[in-house]
Amino acid sequence: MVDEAFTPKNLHNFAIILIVLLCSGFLNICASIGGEYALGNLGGQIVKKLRIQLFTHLQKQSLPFHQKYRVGDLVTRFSTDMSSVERVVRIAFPFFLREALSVLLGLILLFSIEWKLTLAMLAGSTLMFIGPRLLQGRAETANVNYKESQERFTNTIDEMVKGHKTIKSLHLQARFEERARKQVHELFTFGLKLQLAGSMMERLPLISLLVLNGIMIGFGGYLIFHDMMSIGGFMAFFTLFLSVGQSGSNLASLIPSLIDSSTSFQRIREILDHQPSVLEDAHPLELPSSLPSIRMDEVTFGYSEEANQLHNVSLQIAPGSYVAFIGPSGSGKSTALQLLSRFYDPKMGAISIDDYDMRAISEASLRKQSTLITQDTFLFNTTIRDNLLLDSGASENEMIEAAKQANIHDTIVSWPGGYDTQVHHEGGSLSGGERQRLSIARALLRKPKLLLLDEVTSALDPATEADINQLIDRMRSEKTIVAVTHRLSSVMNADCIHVFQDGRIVDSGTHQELLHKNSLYRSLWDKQYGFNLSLDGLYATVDMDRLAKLPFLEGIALPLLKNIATLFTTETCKEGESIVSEGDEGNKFYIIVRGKFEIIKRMPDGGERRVAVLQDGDHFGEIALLHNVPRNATVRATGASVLLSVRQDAFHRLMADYPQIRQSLEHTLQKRIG
Ligand SMILES: Nc1ncnc2c1ncn2[C@@H]1O[C@H](COP(=O)(O)OP(=O)(O)OP(=O)(O)O)[C@@H](O)[C@H]1O
Repeated sequence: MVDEAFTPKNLHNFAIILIVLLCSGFLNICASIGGEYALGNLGGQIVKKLRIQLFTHLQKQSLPFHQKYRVGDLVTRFSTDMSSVERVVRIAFPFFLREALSVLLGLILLFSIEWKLTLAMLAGSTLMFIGPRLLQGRAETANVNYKESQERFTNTIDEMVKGHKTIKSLHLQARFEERARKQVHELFTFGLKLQLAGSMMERLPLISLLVLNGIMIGFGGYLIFHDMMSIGGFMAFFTLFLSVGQSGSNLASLIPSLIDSSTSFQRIREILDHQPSVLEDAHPLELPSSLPSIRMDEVTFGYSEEANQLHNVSLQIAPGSYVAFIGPSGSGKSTALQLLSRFYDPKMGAISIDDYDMRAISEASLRKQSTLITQDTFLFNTTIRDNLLLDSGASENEMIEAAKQANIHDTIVSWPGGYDTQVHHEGGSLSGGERQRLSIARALLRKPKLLLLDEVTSALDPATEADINQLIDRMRSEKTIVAVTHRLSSVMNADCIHVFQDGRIVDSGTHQELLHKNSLYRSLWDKQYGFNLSLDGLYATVDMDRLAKLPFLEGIALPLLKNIATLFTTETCKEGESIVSEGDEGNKFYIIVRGKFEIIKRMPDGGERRVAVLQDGDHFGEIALLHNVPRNATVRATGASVLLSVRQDAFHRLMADYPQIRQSLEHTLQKRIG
């Protein structure tokens, strides 16, 4: 324009150039709008596909995956990581294309104007990319650290929301606040480092551009002074150079968001690359709809490569029979049941249903035939009706019938919303018994032929437990039932009881057969019998002959035992509550009537370690009957529990009258300590 229109004052040329410029401008606007739409659509489609792919992949995962990744880890990948990939695909990628195209076209034009100057410019422009390259490692580390600390904070929020009742009842707010403060501070520190690395990477190309400008003007001036370039040519070159330089600098400034999204993309890939440990056969079989029989042949299984939790377990379950797995805590009962649900595959040996190897059966067919009910009931945040029906295809009448069978119908209709009552907090607003009955009704509606029950009654009050036991009894012979329990009284009438110990089946038979053997079953039974509990679960007593089995009361005369029995009072305990705390002064002795407790020791590093589990019939704290010594461990309930306790002062009065009790107690304690 300068050389051909302004300097010679040529209006014709000026008009032509102006028209070309205006048309180009108009085309530019149209192309931008069309391009934005096309690239936005393309980016959106890519992210949509990735989101669905991640979601579907998560649904396919087996249990070990969910033990490895916590809620926060997955939520962060769906939210923050996906957003950062989305930002790049939707915004940075189109931006990159546009800027790269500008640079390319600009360079062609620049070469056509003055190739030497363009070569000089290209040599100088490497400066723009050297700085960001040097900082890349630091920026990547900052990015990973920031995202991991985001995951940790999300996990804390998740735990706080889910455990809000326990946190309140145990007054743990300060502990959570402390943890949250630390994590928020960590977020702040990593966030700052990330921002500094990012802004340095964005700034460096601009600084390089300034240096490049200087080089350009110097070299351009030299060419003009030596008549190697016209002023108009230089102006055209310089204007174009500024535009190319800006595009180049824009490209360099994309590096931080590319690093961010590549970290995010790797984290998403990590999940997508995770193969489920339980895989569907390439040509899966369908189970027949008859009552199933089950066989476990020499099954060995471990949650990790290093250790096994089940060793050579073999058993047979006849169609329509009611079978129980019992044994001490940690003996492998639930593990065996989870293998029967095919949540895991055995390391060695095989499990078959109706003589089909479980690994060959299609998941859909297996889930249709069998249902596992555990004590961890999960209800969806929707109505009771939706929670019961889900996608079972059952009718309203069938739903009501199932609710009646599970003894929850009357309770549901007594709620103002009836079956349309909304469930909140995954069922947290309902009682444990209500949740358990709803999950039983939900399972019954699906009409499974194989019912797997894992401690379904252990957290229920005695009345509800009796109802559910009656229901199980009524379903006998209509279904094959396998029940895991630590409460022997609830499976007394099972067709066969398998006794687990240290991951092996050590005995099998009916209740009567096992009682007559002087075996583990007998000792478990002796520990659990002799307690009486009111139907509401609030008042317990203990029989004389059960008291006589306590080591320090062995040989004590019956009238005296009667006296001792009156000293006991009933105590109830909520899930997560500590009945005894390490370091506190001990002044009570306890017997567990129902429930499960963890024995927890504090570690020198401030953490905690579970050293044992106590259940129905176990006792603890007898030393407190003699001396006021501090408790050497914390005893915490893992579910609603009932205990009988006796205070030291009451026991002391008794020991003053009957010194033989003191002798016996001292003797027992000496034996235990020795
Ligand atoms: N997901 C897991 N990962 C690693 N180890 C596990 C896992 N689940 C259970 N275990 C371990 O496997 C062993 C057997 O546990 P399992 O739950 O089968 O015993 P259980 O007899 O059902 O005990 P309880 O009556 O206390 O539930 C225990 O030592 C337990 O700590």
